Amino acid sequence: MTGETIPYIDLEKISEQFECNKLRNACEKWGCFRIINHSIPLTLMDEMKMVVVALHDLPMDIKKNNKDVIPGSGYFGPSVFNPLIESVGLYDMGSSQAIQDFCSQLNATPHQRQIMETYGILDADFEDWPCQYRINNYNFTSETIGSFGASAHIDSGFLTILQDDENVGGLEVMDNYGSFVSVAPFHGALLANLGDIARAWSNGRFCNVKHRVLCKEPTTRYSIATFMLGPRKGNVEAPKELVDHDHPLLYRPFTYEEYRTLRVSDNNDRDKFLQACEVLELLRLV
Ligand SMILES: O=C(O)CCC(=O)C(=O)O
Ligand SMILES: [Fe+2]
Repeated sequence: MTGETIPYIDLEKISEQFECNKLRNACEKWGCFRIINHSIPLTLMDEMKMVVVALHDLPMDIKKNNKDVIPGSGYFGPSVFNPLIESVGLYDMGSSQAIQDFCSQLNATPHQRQIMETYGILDADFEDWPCQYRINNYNFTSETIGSFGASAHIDSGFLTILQDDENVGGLEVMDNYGSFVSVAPFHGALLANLGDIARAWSNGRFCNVKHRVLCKEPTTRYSIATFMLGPRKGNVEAPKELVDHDHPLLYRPFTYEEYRTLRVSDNNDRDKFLQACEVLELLRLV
């Protein structure tokens, strides 16, 4: 253990050079940082949490109505490798039809729908990138302490914004030295994780952080992940400013869909999908 904790980025100061350098360093060294002083009201985060609890209180039969839109986007339940996690998902938050389908599959009330839409609007507009929501529920008991709620994995997209549980810890991220570091709960803060697309786009400069969730206490843990995946159209390709003699192009240009197909076909079930995988190696040039 190195004893280091993950960086904090203050969004109110992001126009200042110091904070900007901290952000860049966090992306390069950690691929992960806490976001404080963001513009999402605490009341909205708390209301969203209540919606999440209510949706997970639904009978499993109803949750199973939440079907995949793209592979792996819908409901998945406890499995052999990840027996403690259950999750519903929405792809993509920018489509009112997709929200409509999600809400009717889960019998969401107009109020719940409104909360989800308000929560989603804050990020669904980014460069017309599709955003995927995953609403996770970890069923932790005294018997499961020490086992994994989510096995170690790297997210596929560019950026994941996570509202992790404000009370229940267990999330761990891998540091520069290969040790897992706990992320302490922080009510009102968000967590940003960079995934494989960020690593490819940055020509290998940004870290695609490996992370996992460990059961530490016998209580239900909830989290809401917003995955900003990748461009809907066009290639993921490093900008020319990031490619030079000392930094040759590491990955061939590819579409997010191509990446996703590789990841899903290489990992033909959910358990494998959640594990760290080496799809980027298949796209590597040097
Ligand atoms: O539950 C968490 O805190 C992490 C969830 C996660 O890593 C994911 O959904 O990809
Ligand atoms: Fe993740």
